[in-house]
Amino acid sequence: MLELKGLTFAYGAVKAVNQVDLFVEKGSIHGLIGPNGAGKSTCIELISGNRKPTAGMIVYDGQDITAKSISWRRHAGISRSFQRISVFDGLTVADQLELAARAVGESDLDTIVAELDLGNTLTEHCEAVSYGEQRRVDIALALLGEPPLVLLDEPAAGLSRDESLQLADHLAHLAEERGTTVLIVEHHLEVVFRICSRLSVLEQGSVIADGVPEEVRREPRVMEAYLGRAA
Ligand SMILES: Nc1ncnc2c1ncn2[C@@H]1O[C@H](COP(=O)(O)OP(=O)(O)OP(=O)(O)O)[C@@H](O)[C@H]1O
Repeated sequence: MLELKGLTFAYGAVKAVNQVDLFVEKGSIHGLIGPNGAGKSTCIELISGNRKPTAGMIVYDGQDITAKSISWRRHAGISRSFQRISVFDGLTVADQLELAARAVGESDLDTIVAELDLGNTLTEHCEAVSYGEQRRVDIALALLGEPPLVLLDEPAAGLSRDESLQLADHLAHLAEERGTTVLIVEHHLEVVFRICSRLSVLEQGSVIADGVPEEVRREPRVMEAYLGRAA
């Protein structure tokens, strides 16, 4: 579904992403984890097309998309969350979701609203709903139109443990129902271990471990770099 080959990106002298190889299997929820500054968000920006790599290749559905624009990638079905839920002031959640659904030809908005428990927020203005609800609207927007690949950068940031786990379950359920492949950057390790079928661990721009969660959890280098400290 998605393959990164030798992907590299530098901000000036800082090599944020260094020769990253990564394979995201179709239909999986793949976690990209690692300590602060490891290069996770930069990877998401490279895949979505917001930044261009200095070296390496991005292959999506068998096609080299490294030089493709953001809008090309969006049309090809690569969607991402934005952590902002309305581009127009004064819209209600329903307005925002319906507008976006129409734009991408989503026919099953009701299921997304129900699964993400957004029914009670529909008549509220986007800026008036709670932070947790905003996070869920953001995910709803990313899932509209049944994109084959959804990139989520810290969807549970700022949520309580219970809210995070609930969000993870809703997300996993929707992804499975709709056959969506998800690449998720997330600091809440409980969320990651609950829903991800594969994990890649970045440290200082390089992949230091890759595999099923139980394998990755046992890697001494991962424990040292990240899990050990968090556990
Ligand atoms: N706009 C920028 N300009 C310069 N350096 C940047 C910029 N954005 C990120 N960096 C640097 O690139 C490296 C990777 O950052 P990135 O945000 O991709 O890591 P991350 O793993 O997502 O971190 P976090 O978990 O803290 O969000 C870090 O050293 C960071 O300081």
